[in-house]
Amino acid sequence: MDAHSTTEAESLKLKGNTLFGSKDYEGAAKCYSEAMCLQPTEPNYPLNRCFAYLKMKRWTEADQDATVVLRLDGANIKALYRRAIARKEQRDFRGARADLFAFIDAGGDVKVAIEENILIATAEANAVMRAVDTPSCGFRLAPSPGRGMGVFATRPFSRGDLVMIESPLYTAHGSGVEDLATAIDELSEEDFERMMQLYNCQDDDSHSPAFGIHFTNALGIDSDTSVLCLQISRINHSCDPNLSFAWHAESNTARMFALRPIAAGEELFHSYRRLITFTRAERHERLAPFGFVCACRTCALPYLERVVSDKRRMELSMSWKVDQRVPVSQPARHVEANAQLVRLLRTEGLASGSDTFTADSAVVCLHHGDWDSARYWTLETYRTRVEEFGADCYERTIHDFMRKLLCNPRGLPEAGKGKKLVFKTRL
Ligand SMILES: C[S@@+](CC[C@H](N)C(=O)[O-])C[C@H]1O[C@@H](n2cnc3c(N)ncnc32)[C@H](O)[C@@H]1O
Repeated sequence: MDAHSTTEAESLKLKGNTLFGSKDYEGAAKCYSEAMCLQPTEPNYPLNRCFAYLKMKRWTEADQDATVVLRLDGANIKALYRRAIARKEQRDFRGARADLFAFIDAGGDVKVAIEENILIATAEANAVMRAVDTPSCGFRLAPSPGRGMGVFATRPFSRGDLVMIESPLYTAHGSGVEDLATAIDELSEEDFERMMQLYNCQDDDSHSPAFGIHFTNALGIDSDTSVLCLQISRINHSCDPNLSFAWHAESNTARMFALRPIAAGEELFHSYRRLITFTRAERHERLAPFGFVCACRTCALPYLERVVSDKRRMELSMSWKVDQRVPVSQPARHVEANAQLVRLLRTEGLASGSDTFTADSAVVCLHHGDWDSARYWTLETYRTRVEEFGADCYERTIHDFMRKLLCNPRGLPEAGKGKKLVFKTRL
């Protein structure tokens, strides 16, 4: 590049910036285009043009310009952020999320990423909600051999994609028969009829059919609250699920996220009663009232492999009870033990639940003033929760403590209170 074209390109950029400042985005984009012709390897010109395109809502061109920048400068945080916005607007929510995580990894402001991630999650929820009962809906209800009706993917999904979203037909507060009767009594005749179409695994004379249907299909939100959703109710159980269920209290919706890649045509499963860490015998005992014997991949393992699987799941189940883990008086061993449990989950093929262990490690590292390790484990936790519960899930992903842990960990009361340590463990 000769000095003349460099100067000319720079003055075009400055002219573009002035036009941008006066909101003439079209004129600004033209100047940046000319500068790009003179200096095609300079990332700032497509970066600026990308911004002008974002202002003009020309999302595809903005996306392309950000991609050009990232080809020249792979960790350009402004390009990652701008492309995330362009992708969100084009409904490439998966791509937008990936850009935001790359933005964080490249040193971008976590607070900014959290807020943008929430906007992406909201846009995705709206898009999935609008798609229900249209050809772009990603699932369909169909018979599932040996399991009655089931729900099947109609297109591929990746981990973290929102597959289903649904407002419940009713919410039952309290676990008594009267609480349930109150909720059902409030249904319109039409909704009651729709509810009565659902499967009833207690189809004997000992209960009112509505109670049997509630038992068969309702999802527990907490120990005292359950909801009934018409479409989600058709999802069958697996001890090796490909979906994670999350309740979004703010919008009163039940959501199902893909836990792993799902191919078009694959059946969708979630784990009833969060049974994944029980042994096969325990799972089958708890599933017996639903009137089926689970024959999922894990339940169908040959005897010796099943024994190993049971052992892993038992260990995980014990470890979720904090007091059973390596005591925090041995912090390095504690963090290593947590990492081992995450590895154990993966070996068992389970794609959920690691956040309990990573969040715990984040707090231990924070306590001992190892900011890099605390950041590493916090981001692991955040990423997992975004994928399994959604970026806008206040209860799991962005509650106050989590936000502080992500944005201002040193401001937390426990930060640096313990003996200064450096933790080597990583996944
Ligand atoms: C919430 S409903 C699921 C949808 C149901 N298959 C239907 O036809 O509407 C629960 C019932 O589905 C059946 N089911 C669920 N998971 C199953 C599985 N893994 N194997 C066999 N049956 C299953 C059982 O009859 C269970 O009581």
